[in-house]
Amino acid sequence: MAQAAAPGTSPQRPRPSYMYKVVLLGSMSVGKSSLAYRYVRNDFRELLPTVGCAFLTQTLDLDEAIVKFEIWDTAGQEKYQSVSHLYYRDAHAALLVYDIANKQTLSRAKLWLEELEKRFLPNEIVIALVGNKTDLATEREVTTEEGEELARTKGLLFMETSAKSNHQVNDVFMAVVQELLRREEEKASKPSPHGRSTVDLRGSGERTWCCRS
Ligand SMILES: Nc1nc2c(ncn2[C@@H]2O[C@H](COP(=O)(O)OP(=O)(O)OP(=O)(O)O)[C@@H](O)[C@H]2O)c(=O)[nH]1
Repeated sequence: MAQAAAPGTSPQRPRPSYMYKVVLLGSMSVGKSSLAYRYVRNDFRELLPTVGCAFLTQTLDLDEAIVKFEIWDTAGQEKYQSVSHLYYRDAHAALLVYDIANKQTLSRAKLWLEELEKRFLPNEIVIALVGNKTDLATEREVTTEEGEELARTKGLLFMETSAKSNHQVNDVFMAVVQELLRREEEKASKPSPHGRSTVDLRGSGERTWCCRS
């Protein structure tokens, strides 16, 4: 495990620092950019089209660790799919996003899941299934139970969100970080030569968008 423990700022005890790459995957217009934007900027914009890939960072100062998320927001357009592996390569976590008001997007999320299952070892990456746009309740095409069932059978985290109304957006990222930290603890108790994580943080909380049209 490549854990670089850096001193934290807590007066009580030093805390480890971790950097995690989190990638957002899913069909076009399911709200990947909106979730990232809501999480990092706590804002919502009607138009956030992604060209190729955009990324931003968020640093969390938690009791147990300092965590820097590198959030990679990929474009859902078909034309970018042949290069998508370049974006999720080396990811520690993936959010598989679908739109609860568009059933086809859940099918696409299942295909993403198959692809990740081929590219990563079991438990190498934390995967969260995210049903976005819960504010569109009257247009719902995917029940909560369908999402839950898929997540349960595949061992994924699951949450429904609305980037628009800020429903459970923070909670998704917190669930992911808690699972990543739980796995760090597990790895620490039985070291493996294949474990990955972590780079020394001590950096700024810079938030960068790139490649955005
Ligand atoms: N009602 C509602 N609309 C949303 C929500 N999240 C995103 N949208 C809208 O859905 C559209 C697409 O949002 P994006 O965040 O650009 O979706 P994306 O998945 O990043 O799309 P690509 O970059 O094309 O892959 C925009 O019009 C958003 O305003 C939500 O929670 N509720």
